[in-house]
Amino acid sequence: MSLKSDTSVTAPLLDTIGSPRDLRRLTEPELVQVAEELRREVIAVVSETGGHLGSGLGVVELTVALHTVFDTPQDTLLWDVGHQCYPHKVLTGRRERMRSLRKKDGLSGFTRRDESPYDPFGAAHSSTSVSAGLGFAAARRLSGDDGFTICVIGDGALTAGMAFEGLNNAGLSGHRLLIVVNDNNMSIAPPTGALSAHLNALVASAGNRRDGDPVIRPASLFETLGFAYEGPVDGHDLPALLALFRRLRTADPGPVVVHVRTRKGAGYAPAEAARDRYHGVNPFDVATGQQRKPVARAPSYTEVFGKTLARLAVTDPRLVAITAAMPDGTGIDHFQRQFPERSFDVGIAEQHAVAFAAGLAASGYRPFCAIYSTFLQRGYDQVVHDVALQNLPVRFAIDRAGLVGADGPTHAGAFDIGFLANLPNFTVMAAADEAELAHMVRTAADHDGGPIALRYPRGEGTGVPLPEPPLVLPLGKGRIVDIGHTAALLSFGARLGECLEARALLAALGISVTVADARFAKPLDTGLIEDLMATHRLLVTIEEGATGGFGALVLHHLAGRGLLDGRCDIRTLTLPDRFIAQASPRDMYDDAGLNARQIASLVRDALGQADQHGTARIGGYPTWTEDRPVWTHHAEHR
Ligand SMILES: Cc1ncc(C[n+]2csc(CCOP(=O)(O)OP(=O)(O)O)c2C)c(N)n1
Ligand SMILES: CC(=O)[C@@H](O)[C@H](O)COP(=O)(O)O
Ligand SMILES: [Mg+2]
Repeated sequence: MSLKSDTSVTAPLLDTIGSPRDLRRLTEPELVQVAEELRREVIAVVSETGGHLGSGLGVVELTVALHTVFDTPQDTLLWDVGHQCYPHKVLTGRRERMRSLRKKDGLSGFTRRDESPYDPFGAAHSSTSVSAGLGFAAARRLSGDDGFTICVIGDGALTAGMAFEGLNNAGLSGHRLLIVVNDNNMSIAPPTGALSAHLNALVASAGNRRDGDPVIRPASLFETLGFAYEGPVDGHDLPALLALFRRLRTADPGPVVVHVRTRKGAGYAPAEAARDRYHGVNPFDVATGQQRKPVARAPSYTEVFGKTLARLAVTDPRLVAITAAMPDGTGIDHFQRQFPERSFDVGIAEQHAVAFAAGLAASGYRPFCAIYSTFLQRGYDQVVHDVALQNLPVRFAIDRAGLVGADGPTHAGAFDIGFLANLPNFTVMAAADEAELAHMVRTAADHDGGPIALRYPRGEGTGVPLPEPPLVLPLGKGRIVDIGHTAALLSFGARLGECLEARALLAALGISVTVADARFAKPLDTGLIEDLMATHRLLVTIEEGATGGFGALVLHHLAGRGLLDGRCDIRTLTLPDRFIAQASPRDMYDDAGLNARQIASLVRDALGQADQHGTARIGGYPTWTEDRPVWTHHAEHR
């Protein structure tokens, strides 16, 4: 395919497609042309917006075939993860809005129920489609509807326990359920595990049959589970796909798995040649495939984590690393290259990753389980039952803590502070910058006393010098970063920079602010908190997490000690109690009210309110600018 370097696309047939209904009146050669125009359109769009590309390119023909043969949206079509749904969006009435993809107020990068009737189920976390699809199919039976339910699930997504649970439940259900296994022999990284080998064996035996060898096909896992099995079929052969789906639609064979073989990045040479087959990309030049990467001023948190861990592992043979199919995203790739025998990519299987780490810890190893905050949610019972309850020293490296930007609310790391710090035995840390992160990796590596978590955000660090060597931090101790008089900002995590900016803004108003870094949500530095309360008129906690996290723990401690006596006012700044829509991280934090200006306004307003309420309530410190000793111990005030 030749592609122009400008991103205008001539698409005479695609221009006539307002909805899938328009596909159904086209001839097969015309549909082939639509597929080609669709592929070029998706490349053109993503070259401008960035986003998930390789997976969508691999399902262009599949998307055209499914929408042509099945009566969507009356028939239910579910895309697992949803990162491959850009061609689907173009064909289902959203073409005009494609350049708003993943932007503020724009189209989501995944399927969303509120975006289109053609998105019957929201996704972004993997491996939900079979269970949800079975739910749709069961509902159809209950209401006497004879439509089809179609789930498209990748070979990577199929490695999750949840997908197996769904297949186990669906195989004997008798429902009109079509599971399309989109097997491109890729996850984000190359796939691992026996399922991948099994799919490859099915493909290999089919190839041999075609060559005339008398090969007996191995029974597929899917047939063993009660499904009819069709395939493997070439997922880029549109006429073959159309014929197969038309036959299945008429034959109505009950639950059926269609094994479709595709190429990630298909039809765009730079994507097909990429190591990750262009899974997620920045805007790029269409002619060359060259991505426009912003110049990094500092290493990313992920890189600092991965490199620090790999360095520590040189002298500590008990350190092992686990990723759930995201070696590059989590920085485990650094460790993997140096210590392949001590690193484990377990597939998209967070529950398994956590219990697996627990087994390693129980055997005397020092496992680092590196999982994005949002995906750790899937392994929560394992965190509680297999790790915390048995007090096993699993180290949780929690990347993508806080708001992540273009992936939106499905990928926000919002809840882990609350859901980890409420567990007995756990230690929970958050890094204020990448130097702190290095210290925390070292602290966690050394910590054999029980489970320990360190959380840090997506993206570039602050550019601070990295410690050489990183130190073991005293457990449950925070640090004072800047001393002031009137209000204290107690930050847990990477909003520290915003707190320092807020401090500068408030200084210009004559308001003197202390900034402290809590480092630990558990154990809490209660001495620091009580000192801040005793020596300031206002204490504000700030965290990149939902309500019920660090601030709640601070309040719980103070209430338990009877220290909420009005002498020092307190505010807790958290993410609001709603999901925050996709935008740039900065805009998302603006929406959440957690940027410097908003922190400064809150401090100014809270102090103003306290003044209106009367000075007695605030311990007789009536003016914002009053100069008084800073570190008076609280006991002297009480
Ligand atoms: C629970 C969960 N863990 C991890 C991810 C990150 N993730 C998104 S897509 C993907 C790979 C999916 O591979 P596959 O299903 O084969 O689709 P392909 O990209 O190959 O088309 C991963 C690991 C996720 N979305 N959800
Ligand atoms: C679809 C999905 O879940 C991943 O591809 C995710 O978008 C990666 O996010 P990062 O870019 O933060 O690694
Ligand atoms: Mg795949």
